[in-house]
Amino acid sequence: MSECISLHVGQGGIRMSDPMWRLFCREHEMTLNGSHTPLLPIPTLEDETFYKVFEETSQGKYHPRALLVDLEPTATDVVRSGQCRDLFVSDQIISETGSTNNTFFGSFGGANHSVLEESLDVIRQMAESCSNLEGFMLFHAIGGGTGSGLGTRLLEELLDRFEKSQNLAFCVLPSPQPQSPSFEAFNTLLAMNSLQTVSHVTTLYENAAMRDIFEKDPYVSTSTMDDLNHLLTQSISAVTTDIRFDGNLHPTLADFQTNLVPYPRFPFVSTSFAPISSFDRTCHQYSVEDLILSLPTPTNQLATINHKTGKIFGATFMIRGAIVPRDIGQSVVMGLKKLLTFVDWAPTGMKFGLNYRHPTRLPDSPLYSGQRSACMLANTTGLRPIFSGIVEKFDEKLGRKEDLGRFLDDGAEETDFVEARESLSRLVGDYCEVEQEVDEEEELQDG
Ligand SMILES: Nc1nc2c(ncn2[C@@H]2O[C@H](COP(=O)(O)OP(=O)(O)OP(=O)(O)O)[C@@H](O)[C@H]2O)c(=O)[nH]1
Repeated sequence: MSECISLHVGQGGIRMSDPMWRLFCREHEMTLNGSHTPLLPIPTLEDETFYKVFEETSQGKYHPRALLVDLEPTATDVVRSGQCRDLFVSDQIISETGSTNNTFFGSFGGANHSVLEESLDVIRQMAESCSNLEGFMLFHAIGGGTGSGLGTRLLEELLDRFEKSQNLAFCVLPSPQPQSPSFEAFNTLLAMNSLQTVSHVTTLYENAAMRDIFEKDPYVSTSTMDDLNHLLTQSISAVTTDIRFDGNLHPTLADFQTNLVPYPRFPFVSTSFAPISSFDRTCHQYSVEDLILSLPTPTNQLATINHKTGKIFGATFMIRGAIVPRDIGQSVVMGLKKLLTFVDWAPTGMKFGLNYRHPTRLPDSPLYSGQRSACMLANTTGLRPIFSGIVEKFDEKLGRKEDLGRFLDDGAEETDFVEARESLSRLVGDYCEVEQEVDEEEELQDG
């Protein structure tokens, strides 16, 4: 048996934990007070996938293998009094009485060292109760200081302490708006630079892209942060189905890296999910082919990706629910090849995983779940506009000396920004080079 520990860091990461663990509980037949659904047999140690994400307490209840940590108590207080209040034990929730709007450096290092130490201590205890710790999943938003700084610092520390462990980060990027505060631009640049080094795989989500999806849905009039979190939850459930239910594509965290990341300096992937539609359309059942071929379209992409110019290093498709292997035939593969361009040296290319677990939805979710769902993770140069946007936003805000001063006060040095900017610009350059090479090869082949 092997286990995964989930880390929800900062307000965004903790707010995501509520729908996520409520959905996981439904999928694993658990009640929200930590009991197994009464009519079902109590899980035995042979139910390995159950124990992968849940742990038995000394009182015979079950709770998620998870840590929720923030440097101020708003989000943790909501969990402590919310629907999941009996699911987590008190040690799993750590918060300070500090302020919001921390900087990456304030959270990454010095100022909040006690929270870091406390978190590492709780993780150590959780790891000791694992028989074979596989690794960590990080859930965070990186516009704020805690999700960006403490989130990436934890990954760095854990790589050091658990050398064989793997990690998978679910990272929410802020919506780039002209009036957005400069500290968001600084935190994002620093966190992405750090993730490039400390994460094995990072799946990127953009609040703006997810909001666009809702706005284009004729059945949905508005989208709240809770709606975005329901969408994130559906996709996180799809991405982790094979880990939690022993599938064939990503049964371990290490398989994500093997299948998707050709070189460690390209750990970033995009997520697409289908169906995404409001609950009003329950009667429509999408075919497997419809679902898969809709994945590269903007209305199913949870971050803005340009698949027209982007070249793919590796892509995995996770199809779940009412499916049979012959549903993924030649027409699906040919259809995808028309929509996506792969680099010819990609060691893994396109991979499919089937899982017969039906998708599930929460009663308060505005989203439809249906009998089947499809999810694509793609490591693609189509992510380039996201990275160039981060660098541009940083350049635009650099003149805000006051905000920069807050970072310097928290221990940053100007070289930290220079290095982070250089490293992301280099990544943009690498993506460009790959795109040019593939285009030139295609032109040669076309004669
Ligand atoms: N998807 C989603 N994004 C969120 C949520 N809450 C905050 N965000 C985004 O997260 C970014 C701000 O980060 P937070 O997580 O609120 O802040 P933090 O990491 O706790 O950091 P500080 O409060 O600055 O210490 C902004 O871009 C928000 O749009 C949420 O519930 N869901």
